[in-house]
Amino acid sequence: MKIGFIGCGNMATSIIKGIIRKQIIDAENIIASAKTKATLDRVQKELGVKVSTDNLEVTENSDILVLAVKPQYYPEVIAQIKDVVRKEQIVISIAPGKTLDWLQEQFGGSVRLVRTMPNTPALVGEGMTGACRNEYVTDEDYATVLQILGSFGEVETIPENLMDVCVSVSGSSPAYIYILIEAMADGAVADGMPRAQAYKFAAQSVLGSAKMVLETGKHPGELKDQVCSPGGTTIEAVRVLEEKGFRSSVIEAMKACVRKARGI
Ligand SMILES: NC(=O)C1=CN([C@@H]2O[C@H](COP(=O)(O)OP(=O)(O)OC[C@H]3O[C@@H](n4cnc5c(N)ncnc54)[C@H](O)[C@@H]3O)[C@@H](O)[C@H]2O)C=CC1
Ligand SMILES: O=C(O)[C@@H]1CCC=N1
Repeated sequence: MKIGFIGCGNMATSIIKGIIRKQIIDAENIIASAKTKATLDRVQKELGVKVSTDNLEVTENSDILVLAVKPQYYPEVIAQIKDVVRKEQIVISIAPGKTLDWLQEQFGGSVRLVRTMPNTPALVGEGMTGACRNEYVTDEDYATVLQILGSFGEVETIPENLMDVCVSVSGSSPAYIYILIEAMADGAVADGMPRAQAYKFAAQSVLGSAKMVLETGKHPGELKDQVCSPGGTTIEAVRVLEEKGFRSSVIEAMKACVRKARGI
């Protein structure tokens, strides 16, 4: 099984590291392209994979091809490779807003397409990826793709009409959490904790809270109530968060994200 990446930036790097870490595909069976030699040198040094500036070479030397360029470059990249994509090849999209129908139209034929929305925690094997496929992808092919996507975290098949929501809730959400961690650290620094220590305390608390949700299966509200001692410190913080519109700011930000993914 050979996998190719057209473009090897933040997302492709995260995915490749996850795949290699879980030994799903050896580095020698991974090829990536980039526009600049500097990027190619970084990728080869950092990831140990084959590299090329030629997208056609990447396409011709892969069984599974990941389009890992920014959405605005999808038309030019697909136009460049569509005549060398083979019938049995699987093409994986990781871009927001590019529907299976749109991709099919760009390729101009019955290409085996899997549309996904991963996220960068793939780098540490804790990604969350939403996926869906078109009618040309066989069950066997899709099982292979899900195994690859599962090598860098969790993967779930979702209906395509939820892919834009997948962008807001997992594709983009690491950025929201990084802002939260940064703000928590600033709050700790404001009251005297050294910054490096503040980042660790903040990040580990976010990690632990997330694991509590995932591993206890309890409602986040119930878990929040377990922290809020009557008349205690936590409920004071929660009161201010509610007063400042914490929840609605998250919801509204996610709705803006979905609108952007939908091109609205
Ligand atoms: N960064 C993230 O957290 C996530 C990104 N994505 C999607 O993944 C895709 C890539 O995003 P990033 O990795 O963040 O972008 P990036 O900008 O870090 O990487 C894209 C790479 O593609 C290269 N490139 C551009 N045109 C090219 C071409 N014609 N041929 C070969 N390489 C070319 C660029 O030089 C760059 O190195 C985008 O569609 C993005 O929406 C999806 C989920 C999460
Ligand atoms: O910001 C973006 O457009 C990409 C897609 C999801 C995360 N990053």
